[in-house]
Amino acid sequence: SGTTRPMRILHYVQRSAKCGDVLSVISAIDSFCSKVEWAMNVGDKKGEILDAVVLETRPRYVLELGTYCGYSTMRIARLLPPGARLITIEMNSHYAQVAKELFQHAGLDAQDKSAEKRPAGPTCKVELLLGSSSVLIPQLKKKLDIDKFDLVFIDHWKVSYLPDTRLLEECGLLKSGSVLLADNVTCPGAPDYLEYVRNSPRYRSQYFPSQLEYLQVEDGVEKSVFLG
Ligand SMILES: Oc1cc(-c2ccc(F)cc2)cc2nccnc12
Ligand SMILES: [Mg+2]
Repeated sequence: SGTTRPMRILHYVQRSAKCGDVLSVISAIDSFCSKVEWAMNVGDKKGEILDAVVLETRPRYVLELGTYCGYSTMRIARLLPPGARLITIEMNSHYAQVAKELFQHAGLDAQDKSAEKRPAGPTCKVELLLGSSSVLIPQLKKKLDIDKFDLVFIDHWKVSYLPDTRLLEECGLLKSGSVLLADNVTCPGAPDYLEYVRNSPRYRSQYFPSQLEYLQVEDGVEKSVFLG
């Protein structure tokens, strides 16, 4: 029955953003979602907090849980130096497909790692994995030769925030100083995750109040530094 919201975002970007210009793709998505149709991108306000944390962390290995259309993937990737690796996990194949096409429009060297025919090792900055985070996280070390992540952006299903964080710990994917940044800790909310990172002696946690993307509703992001 016609188009999906991610397809409408993609078509708007293809029509109005400059090819190869990741900033114009980011701002085209923001203008579509502010003026035409809301969508669950981290958005421009919380996006500035994300930018600041990326710049402060200077990460070499980044994991994103929840790609959606790739808006935050592009916000992060544009701030990473060559040689850095950004792994983004999406379980919805339609979202992943749209994200790939947006990365292409933005000129981001991105690879669909779930494709069979892929060159060994990282040939590009963004590696998009299709599947469930709980299944893929335990495979990252072996399949992608990743040791530890410097930054994890958590922005998928709120009920998965805590179990996936525990999984990252158990799989030895966090080191002392690793930064977790979680979207939507106020709206829709991730109360069990917040309780954990704010009370565990293994984290130093800080809340950054903001607003839900494109709306005047309170939301915020939680930055939690793993202490090892
Ligand atoms: O940023 C977000 C916002 C919302 C969301 C949906 C409906 C509302 F009414 C309010 C907020 C859902 C999300 N799911 C996954 C990742 N990010 C999300
Ligand atoms: Mg979100």
